[in-house]
Amino acid sequence: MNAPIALTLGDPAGIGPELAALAWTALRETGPTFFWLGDPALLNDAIPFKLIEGPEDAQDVFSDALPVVPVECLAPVVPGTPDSRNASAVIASIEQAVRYVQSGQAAGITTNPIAKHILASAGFSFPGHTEFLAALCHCDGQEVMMLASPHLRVVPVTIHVSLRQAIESLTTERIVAVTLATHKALQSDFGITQPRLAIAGLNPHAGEEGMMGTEEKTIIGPAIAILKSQGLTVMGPFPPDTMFSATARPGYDAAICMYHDQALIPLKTLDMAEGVNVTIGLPIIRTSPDHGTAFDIAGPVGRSDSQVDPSSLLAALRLADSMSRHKKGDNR
Ligand SMILES: NC(=O)c1ccc[n+]([C@@H]2O[C@H](COP(=O)([O-])OP(=O)(O)OC[C@H]3O[C@@H](n4cnc5c(N)ncnc54)[C@H](O)[C@@H]3O)[C@@H](O)[C@H]2O)c1
Ligand SMILES: N[C@H](C(=O)O)[C@H](O)COP(=O)(O)O
Repeated sequence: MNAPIALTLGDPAGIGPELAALAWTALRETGPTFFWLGDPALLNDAIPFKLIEGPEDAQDVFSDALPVVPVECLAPVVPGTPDSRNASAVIASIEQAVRYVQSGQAAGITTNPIAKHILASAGFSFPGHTEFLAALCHCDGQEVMMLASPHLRVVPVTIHVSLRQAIESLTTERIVAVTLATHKALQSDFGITQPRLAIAGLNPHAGEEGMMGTEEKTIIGPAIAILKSQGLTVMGPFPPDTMFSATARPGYDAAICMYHDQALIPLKTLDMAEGVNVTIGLPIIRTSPDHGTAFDIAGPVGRSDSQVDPSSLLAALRLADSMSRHKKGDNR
């Protein structure tokens, strides 16, 4: 039996509480089993829930009720209106989920969306979950963001920085490290024996032989040479405008991209509903839906006119479960 997945609170004024309820309704009969580290008051008694002492109790109750490890919000929660006074609950939920995975009580963590600027206004110093989780695992700098969907996997080499900073911080060493981490994760967590990795250029036409930029020759090309010398199947640098086409995508298992939006725009355009954000390079499994807090459509749990689509969260929970089984060599 696989351990349950820990689902975090997310921003309580976003769609996280509703997603937790919708996901439990969708998965209660089939699994994977998960429990929510959240405030039960937000469930409005719209679904059955049961407070549990810890993850080991989740399996027994899952088919009858959403298992909840209580995390109390300090300020009143108004859907659509985030409140930085609830940042401590948001952060505590993530920290507790990580502890459960580190102790082996949970198989992985799936995070509900947070609003980065709300946490920042409460003093939180990380730009997102990805960097915070690396710090909690004492792996700062080793975190790698992958977005995975049925049609595409993408990995940005630089993550939550301005475009200017992304270009300035691009190095051969970082491209090599991110590509090696991706190669390893595709083997251990996704069951791909010989991963094929496509490396994106940075500039239009991948620099057009230096006429439109030189990073392909000075930074990206040398990284590809190092990776090939280590036996990896890497290709590129490819012109970024064509490498995500339907004919190009079957040629690789993941695209290594130079900055956040080069990676995330094609994936979210192709597969917003089923895209999953995965943090690799850490000793724990972490997945997340590919969307944010969606404050514009947040409302009370259980309302009949909800527009919230739980598909991406369902994909994230299923992927966390499948990755943990691959890790254990049990990929049934
Ligand atoms: N994993 C995360 O924690 C994460 C990921 C992305 C964005 N964010 C945060 O979310 C906040 C809002 O970001 P944004 O507005 O750019 O993106 P968003 O994904 O929250 O919303 C974009 C649009 O998609 C819609 N949408 C999103 N999820 C949906 C769902 N499940 N069902 C139906 N419609 C859905 C929204 O209503 C909105 O119209 C920001 O503060 C950002 O930092 C967090
Ligand atoms: N960059 C992600 C996205 O746009 O989907 C998102 O901001 C999530 O980041 P974290 O997982 O680091 O919170």
